Amino acid sequence: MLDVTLIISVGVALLLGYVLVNRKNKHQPLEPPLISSSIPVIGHLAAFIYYGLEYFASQSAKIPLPAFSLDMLFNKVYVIKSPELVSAVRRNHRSMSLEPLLTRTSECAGGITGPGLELLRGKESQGQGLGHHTVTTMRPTLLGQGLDEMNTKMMECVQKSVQELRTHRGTIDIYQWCTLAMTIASTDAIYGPLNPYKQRKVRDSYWEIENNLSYLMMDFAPWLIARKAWKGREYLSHAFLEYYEADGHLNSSQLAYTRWKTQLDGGARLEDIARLEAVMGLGILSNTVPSSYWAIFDLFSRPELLKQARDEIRQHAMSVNAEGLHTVDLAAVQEKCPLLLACLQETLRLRSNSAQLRVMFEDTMLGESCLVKAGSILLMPSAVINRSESAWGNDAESFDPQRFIDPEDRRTKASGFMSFGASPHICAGRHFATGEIIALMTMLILQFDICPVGGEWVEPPINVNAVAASLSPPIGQTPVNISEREEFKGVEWNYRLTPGKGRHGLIIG
Ligand code: HEM
Repeated sequence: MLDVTLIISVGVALLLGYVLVNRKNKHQPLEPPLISSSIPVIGHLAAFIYYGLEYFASQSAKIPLPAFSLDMLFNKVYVIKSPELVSAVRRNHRSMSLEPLLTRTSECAGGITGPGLELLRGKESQGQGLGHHTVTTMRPTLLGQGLDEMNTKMMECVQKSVQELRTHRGTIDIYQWCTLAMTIASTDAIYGPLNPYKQRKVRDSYWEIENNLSYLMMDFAPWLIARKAWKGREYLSHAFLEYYEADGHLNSSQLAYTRWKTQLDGGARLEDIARLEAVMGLGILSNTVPSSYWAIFDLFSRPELLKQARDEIRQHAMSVNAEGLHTVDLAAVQEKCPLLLACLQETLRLRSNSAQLRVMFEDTMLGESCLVKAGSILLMPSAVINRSESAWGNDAESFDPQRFIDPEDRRTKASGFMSFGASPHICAGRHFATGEIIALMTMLILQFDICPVGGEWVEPPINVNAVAASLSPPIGQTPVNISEREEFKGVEWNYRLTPGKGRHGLIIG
C-alpha cells in the first residue's frame, strides 16, 4: 500500500506550499467539526499516506455529517460530503482555486521549472497566469466547429479500430484494446497527421508517466525514485518539441493550435510549450481510456440493458439502403436514444473516485453555518458525493441509468455528480470524450457480442497509482472473446455525424 501513499503527495505537496505559511491551528465553532484520530497529531496524515484518497471516503462513511475537518499536521483539510455544500462551494469559487494543483502537475509531470513555471503560475495568490489562460482559451475550441472537426477525425479512427475486430481471432484483452483504440482516436483528432502518439515509444512513454504519476508528483529526485516515469516524461516532451519544430500544430485541431499560440503569445519557450503538451496527455487520455473500458464492462455485463440499448439504436438511429449499407446516425443516437448516454453517466457516477481539490485563499462561509479558512484544502470526494441519497435517493448505490433519463431535478442531481468536476472547473473535454465513448459503444453493441473468458464478468482490482484517472484503470487483463453478431454479420457500416451536434445533454456539477 506504500504506493497509495504517493497519491497523497499531490495533496501534501500542495499543503506544504501553502500550509506552513498559512496554518491557523485554532478551530473555530463554525468550521466543520474536527475529527480526532486514535493516533494523536499525526494520525490523519499517517492514514492518508497509507490509504490515499480512499481514506477520505472511508472517513466519510463513518462520519454522519455533511462536512468535517481533519488536521493533517501541515494543514487542515475540509471534506465536503453533501451536494448542498457542493452548491455553496460553486457559488464561492472566487475564494478558492484549483490552479496550485495544475501548476504543481506542470512542474512534476512536465518538468517545467524556473521562469517557465512562474509564467504558468502568474499572480502569486490565485495562479491566474498563463496556465489558467491556456485552459480558458482552449474551452471554446472544444465546442462548435473545433469540436466538429475533432469528432470527424475521431470517428474515422474509432471506426477503423472497431472494423479491425471483425477479422480478429482468439481472445483479446479488452482494456489493452480500449487503450490503443482510444489513444489513437483522441490524439489523432487533436494533433493531426504528425501526431506524436502514432509512435509506439511515445505512447509507452505516456503510459509510463500515467501509471507512475504518484511517484513523479513527489518531486524528489525523480530521476532516481521515478526513473521510468521521468525518462518517459523527457521522451514525450522531446517528441512534442520535434512536433512543433516540424510545424505539426499548423495542421492540427483548433485545440492544439490554440494551446500553442496562447503560450507562444504569453512568452513561453518552445521547450516549455512542448513540456506542457506532454502534461495535456493526462487530460486527454487518463479518463477517456478507463471510462470507455468501464462503459463496456458495465453494459455488456447486463444483458437486459444491453438489449434495450441495442434495440433503441436499431429502431431510432439505423437505416439500411437498397445496397444493404447500414447507416447509423449519431445525431439520432444523441436525440432519440437516451439509454446509452444514461448508461455512460451511470458508469461515471458509480466508478468515479476522484476528489476535486481546491486551495482556499479567503475565509469563506459555505451556506450559513460552514466556515472554511484561508490556507486550507477543500476536498470533494466524488466516490462519496456521487452516491449521496439526497441527490439520488435511497438506491443511490445501485446501477440504474433511468435516473439520468429526463431527470426531474437536474440541479439537485448536478450537485451530486462530480465525475466531470465542479464549476467553474468543469471538464473542458467532456463533450469530446462523451462523443468518443458513445461512438465506440454504438459500434460495439450493434456489431459485436463480447463475452469474458470463463463466461462471467469478474470485477478486476484497480490501479490506484494512476492518480490522474478519475475512474481508476483495472490491474491485469480482462480477456474476452469478441464475435460479430449473427444479425449483421458481414454487412457494411456507415456512421454519420452531423455538424453542430457535438454537445451532449450531460448532467454536470
Ligand atoms: C470521460 C472522460 C473525462 C473525465 C471523466 C474527465 C474528468 C475531469 C475532472 C474530474 C476534472 C477536474 C475538474 C475539477 O477539479 O473540478 C477535469 C478537468 C479538466 N478536463 Fe477532463 N475528463 C475527461 C476527459 C477530458 C478530455 C478528453 C479533455 C481534453 C480534450 C479534458 C480536459 C480537461 C481540462 C482542460 C480540465 C481542467 C478544467 C479547468 O481547470 O478549468 N478532459 N476533467
